This record gives sequence, structure tokens and C-alpha cells, in this order.
Amino acid sequence: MITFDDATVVYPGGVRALDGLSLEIPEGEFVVIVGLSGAGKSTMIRTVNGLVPVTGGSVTVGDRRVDQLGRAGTRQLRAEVGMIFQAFNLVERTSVLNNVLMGRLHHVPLWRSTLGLYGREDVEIAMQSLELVEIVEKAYVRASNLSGGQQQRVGIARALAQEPTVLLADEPVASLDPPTSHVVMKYLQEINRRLGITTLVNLHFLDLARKYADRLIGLREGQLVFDGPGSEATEEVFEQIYGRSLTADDVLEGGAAL
Ligand SMILES: Nc1ncnc2c1ncn2[C@@H]1O[C@H](COP(=O)(O)OP(=O)(O)OP(=O)(O)O)[C@@H](O)[C@H]1O
Repeated sequence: MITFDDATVVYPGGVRALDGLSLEIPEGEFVVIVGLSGAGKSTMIRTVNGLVPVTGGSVTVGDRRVDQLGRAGTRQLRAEVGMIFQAFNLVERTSVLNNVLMGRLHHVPLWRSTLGLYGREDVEIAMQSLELVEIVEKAYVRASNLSGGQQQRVGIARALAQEPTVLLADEPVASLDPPTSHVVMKYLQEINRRLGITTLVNLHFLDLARKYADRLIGLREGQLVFDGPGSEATEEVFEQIYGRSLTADDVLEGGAAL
């Protein structure tokens, strides 16, 4: 369970990116967060692993208050929270398998990972993670030789190799074309259902958000303005979250009705 209790983030310079957010996310839920650019989506998910510290209120993961963890506690928390990025963040000049093994770094002593001495169990976990996103046949291919969608699947496998209890995905399909975006969202959904990993996904496209969200969170200027099933998010709801009429740029399949 992840609990936001009056969580507030004011950045140096004074931007109030998160403004008194209170909500609970039960274990295993698949949550999609939507809101205009600058609404605080990235800030919200980054408070979960302490990448962005709250300046007021609290965020609790399980029984751990993120702001009260010391250095070791924060390291342990980050080992349990996998992250998936818009730009994939792979090391392109090395193999897919080596990239996924980087997800094991939290579990392997530094000297061993530096020498590339991962154990057989680590390699097995990495290969199983690649199997989950059905790309195991690319294990020995250089990451730079993959398409964007394949690179994002490797990004997901790397996060899974951490054996996480929570997955945070920050605009995971923003660099992908529409069919590939659906493929990546389906893997995230399938992994959530099969492994029960609590998943928070920031999405820009509202049709995708509605299709995949078990629960949809709407943020506006750092505040919670909608919290309900994706299926209940009508055009009016999205207009309320965005504070304006919707445009073709707000949906993945531009021009299609929401
Ligand atoms: N490190 C920072 N320092 C100062 N201000 C920041 C920082 N990071 C984000 N902000 C500001 O905080 C607000 C929320 O940003 P955030 O990135 O969380 O929004 P977002 O909804 O994820 O937007 P986007 O979809 O554009 O990424 C914005 O006004 C942004 O400019």
C-alpha cells in the first residue's frame, strides 16, 4: 500500500508541484495519472522512491515513511521500486542482457557488477524478465539495434529484474507510435495482473489512460481533481482535469472520438 498524506512538494524557486495530495493505493493496483504538462505527474511518482523529497505531508510505502528513511533505507526502497522512463535510458552500446542485468545491481556487490560477474541466478532472473516481455531472443543483441518499442520492453525487463514490489512508469509511451504504445501498455497491464506489482503510470494520451487504467488519478496544478475508474472518465471529466476543451493532440489516435 502506498499512502500520500497531504503530500506537498515545493521546488526551490517556489513552484508548488504537488499540493496537499492525499490518497491510498492498495497493493497490486494499476493506476494511471493524467494531467496537463506541469500538473505534477512526474513529481508525484518520484516522491514514491524519494527521488523528489516531499516538503510537506508524507508518502508512505508499506510501513516506511519515505522522508524518514536514512541513506540505507532509501537504497533498500529504491531496490524495490522499478522505474521505466520515456527515453528508455538504456546503455545502447552494450547487449540487451547486460542492460537487464543492471536491474540486479541493487542485489549484487559493487565489485562483482563492476567486473561483470553476475551470478547464474541473476542471469536467470534477467532472462525470465526478458521472457515476460517476449524479447528473450534479443538477449545478445546490442541495445542500439532495437526499435523504440523493443527498447522500452527491455526497459520494462530491466525494472522487473529488480524483482520490484512497485513499478513507476513516467510517460513510457511518449516516444512511441500508436500501435507500439498499445503493445507496451499491454505488457505493463499483463505484468501487473500476473505478478501483482503495484503500478503507477503517467500518461499524456487520454484514450490510452481510459483504456488501461483500473484507477485514474487526475492532477491539476498539483491537486487531485479526479479519482475513479478509467471507464468512468468521460470527456467532461478530462476537460475538468485539463481545465480546457480537448484537442486531437490529447489522444493517441488523433481525430478518433475519445
Ligand atoms: N527540479 C525542479 N525544479 C524546479 N521546478 C521543477 C522541477 N521539476 C519540476 N518542476 C516544476 O514543477 C511543476 C510540475 O512538474 P512535473 O514535471 O511534475 O509535471 P508533469 O505533470 O510531470 O509535466 P510533464 O508532463 O511536462 O512532465 C512544473 O511547473 C515544473 O516546471
